[in-house]
Amino acid sequence: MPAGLNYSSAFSAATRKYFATTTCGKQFRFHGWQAITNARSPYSSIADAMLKRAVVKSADQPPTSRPALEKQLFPSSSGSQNGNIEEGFKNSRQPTSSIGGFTNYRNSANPSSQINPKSTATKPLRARSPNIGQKPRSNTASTVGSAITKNGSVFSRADSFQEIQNSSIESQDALATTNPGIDLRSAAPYLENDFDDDDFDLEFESNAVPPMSAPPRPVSQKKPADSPGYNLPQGPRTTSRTPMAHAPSSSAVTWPSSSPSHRRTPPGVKRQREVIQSAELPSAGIDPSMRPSKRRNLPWVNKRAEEDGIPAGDEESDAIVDLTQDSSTSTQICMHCRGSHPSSKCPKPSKWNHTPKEKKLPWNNTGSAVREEKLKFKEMQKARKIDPAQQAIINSHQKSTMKMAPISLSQEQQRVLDLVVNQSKSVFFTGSAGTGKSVLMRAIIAELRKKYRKESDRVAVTASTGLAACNVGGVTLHSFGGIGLGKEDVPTLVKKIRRNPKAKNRWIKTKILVIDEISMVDGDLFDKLEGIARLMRNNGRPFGGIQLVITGDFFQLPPVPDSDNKARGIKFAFDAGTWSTAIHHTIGLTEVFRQKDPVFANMLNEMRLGKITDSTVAAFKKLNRKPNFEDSLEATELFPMRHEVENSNAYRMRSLVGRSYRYDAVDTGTVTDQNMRDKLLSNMMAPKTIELKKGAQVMLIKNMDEGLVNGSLGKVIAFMSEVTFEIYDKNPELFGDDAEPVDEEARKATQKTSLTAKFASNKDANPNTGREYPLVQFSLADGTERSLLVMPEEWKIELPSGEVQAQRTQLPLILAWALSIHKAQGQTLERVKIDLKRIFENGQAYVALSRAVSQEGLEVHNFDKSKVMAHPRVAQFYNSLYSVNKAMEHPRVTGAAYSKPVTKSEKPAKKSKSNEWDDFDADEELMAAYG
Ligand SMILES: Nc1ncnc2c1ncn2[C@@H]1O[C@H](COP(=O)(O)OP(=O)(O)OP(=O)(O)O)[C@@H](O)[C@H]1O
Repeated sequence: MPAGLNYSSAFSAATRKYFATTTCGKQFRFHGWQAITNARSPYSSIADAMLKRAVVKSADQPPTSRPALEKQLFPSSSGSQNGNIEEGFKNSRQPTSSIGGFTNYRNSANPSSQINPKSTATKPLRARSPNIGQKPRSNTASTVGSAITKNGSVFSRADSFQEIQNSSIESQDALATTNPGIDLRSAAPYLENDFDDDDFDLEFESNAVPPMSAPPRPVSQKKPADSPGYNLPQGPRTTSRTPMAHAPSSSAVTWPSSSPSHRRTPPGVKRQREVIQSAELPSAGIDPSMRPSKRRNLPWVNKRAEEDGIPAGDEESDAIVDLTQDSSTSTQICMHCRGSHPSSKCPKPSKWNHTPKEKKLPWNNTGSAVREEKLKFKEMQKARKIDPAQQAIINSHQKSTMKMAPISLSQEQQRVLDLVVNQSKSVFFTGSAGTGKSVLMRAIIAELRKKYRKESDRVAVTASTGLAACNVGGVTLHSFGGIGLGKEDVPTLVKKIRRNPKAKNRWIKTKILVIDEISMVDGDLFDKLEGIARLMRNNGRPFGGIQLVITGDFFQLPPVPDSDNKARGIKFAFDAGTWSTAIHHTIGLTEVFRQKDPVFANMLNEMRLGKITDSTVAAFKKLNRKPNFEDSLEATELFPMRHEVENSNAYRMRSLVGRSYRYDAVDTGTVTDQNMRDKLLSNMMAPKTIELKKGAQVMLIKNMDEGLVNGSLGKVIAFMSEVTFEIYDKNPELFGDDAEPVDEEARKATQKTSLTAKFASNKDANPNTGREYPLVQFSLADGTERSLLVMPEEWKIELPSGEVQAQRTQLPLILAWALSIHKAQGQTLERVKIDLKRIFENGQAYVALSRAVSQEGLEVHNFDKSKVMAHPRVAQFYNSLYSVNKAMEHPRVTGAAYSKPVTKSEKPAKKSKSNEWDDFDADEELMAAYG
């Protein structure tokens, strides 16, 4: 059938919703009711005109194919490099350009193109639409853009890996907020995920109130991460569901998380609109060869009709019209059964997989029937109308649906992941700052959790400090082990653990132990844990047979020696007697992602190794100047001591005039002892209390989307409620640069709309309580600015069993004029200031300076070679590292095939099973029985 037009469609389109089916099975739905209001008779003429227009348009506009979005994000990073860190260190003075094609994920052309449609993570923050509030500041974007293609590695390598596997993580997952209660998603009649069809891509649905000028925007699936009792100035928020959760299915709540490109009207839909408009034209010049296509009775159409209270199969009521996108598709729709095949090839009716509907053609309708239909349609629309306040809430939620684009792992990262997840090796992977250790670790955790999704307590995620544990969604090693401060000897600690059923169970159940930021784990503690593991599991293998996944960089912050061991000096985890037996592979990651400039990356690497050349000293000394930023944001100053940070931030706050807004965290969790919980939460990035004023410099401490990430710097420009933010967002002309109404008239208009919205809404269902949150203008890495109404988020300290020991709900912001080096570890910062005069510890200077992404954003005072200290034992240890390639060639290079006997004194009363390490599961069963 030419042009894909259906006469029946043409008629029905004039009164109801439409479906369009593309060749690849994509569905577009929209309302075409405007056409009927303007349509002139006769219907056949309308249809004919539409048909004609459709022919013309489809000839004019060949279907566009969607680009492979994932290819735009992370082209392969380092196909031709080896992973030999030794080599890398040797070559560290010769900057190379070996990372061709590396793309910074922050600058990806289509940032949200890899949104995981199945993710239910909620972002309660109100990100202004990506198209709003983005003011190109300068041409820095292009500088960054060009820089990203440069080599990020300081090492030259041969091909590290033979094959590339696809592996990616959603950074978002690790950071997702899980706030039950509101599920706006349920208001949607159906979601993209409800369909098996992988190609299903878009769906349009009009706003309930015509005329529709633009397709509706995405809607978040959950309410903001506000818990009941959240102690903010305006009182607690409710967690009840919004009315939209029960709204009629045709409410403007259709778009699941979707790429911004989805907000553009697809070409096919444009054509269809034009077809409808052409119904006004006289029917001259119609190609007589055109025949109406048949409507397909799609399963979801029936479902939708049912939800709308329309009898399924009632064509009169369900008003679904096939508008095919191009002629090639339309010719495939069968006249008889409406299957996707030519009519001539239609099988016998007995083989049809659905009941064909009664053929209803527009010219069969009488005038009164049409009027009746129109009336029905109007009533339906009326019933579906939602009040403006609800719409505002929906819109505000829509703004928060931006998701993190997944990061594609590099080849060497992927290879490590494979060693851990598929080959179950005990691995220690390390690398200089910015080589993606944290990213890889999050990917590994995600994969392991997927692998053990039915036995979540098999994977224990831990870190050396509370802060590091929070970053990976785990607990501290001490907490996991149930060892308290862990000062006692192994037998005493084992007794202690046996008295604690939860801790005992953890030791028995754990199959994989993840340890992040190993550089701060004391060597003695590592040995003790190893001994405990063997005893608790009654298994003589290293770590009692537990697979270890460890990461960190020993050139960064060392363990804090406790008062008893001060004389002993630092004992690193690699100094532990059991280190080499417990780990199968020690791997150095070589590709630097944080610093795109290889010269800068090399300067940092020299510093890391403590082998700093004169030219590097000179280059660092040149950074003793004030960088010229084009906005009012200053570099974050890093201090070694916490009190220095507090003093600096407090001083800057005091210098600001205006009202101060205080936001107290809401802390919950299974640990009910207040002191204990406070202690657990004390190391969290999110502060217990944050006081803000207009003009305060703040840092985002959670990833919001691909642009607004952990470490983004911004300034508070206003405090406003969600409703006011909606007005601000939609009517920027009413507000000045300071986010205040431009004049009295604008102020009145804003107030009136806010009040109407507040009172018109259902109090229980409307989360807009009028509470004011900070509106922050962030400066993004690409040189643009974005405003965000920052709402509370959640952080958890979670045991492997899923038990949430402690949880904090707080704004994801910290004051950012100053930051401690300890808190900065793991961060990526655009602007950093450091005075090396204050440095007193190995690794501190390296951690501080290596937070910066570029020399342009780094300000260094009092650079002194002697302050840039690397511990000699650390340097020696790193000389022994080898590449992933080597690890693959020699499966057990560091001697993991080792079964350490349980010593007599350590031996538990029950029979030892130290020689049964091949029969892991049987071993575990026995252990469980033993426990
Ligand atoms: N495969 C990748 N593709 C793109 N960007 C990446 C990749 N891996 C890491 N990055 C980016 O590089 C930066 C540094 O990553 P990450 O924090 O994981 O490094 P790190 O080795 O843990 O650093 P540090 O030791 O300083 O904590 C981050 O901005 C991260 O998003």
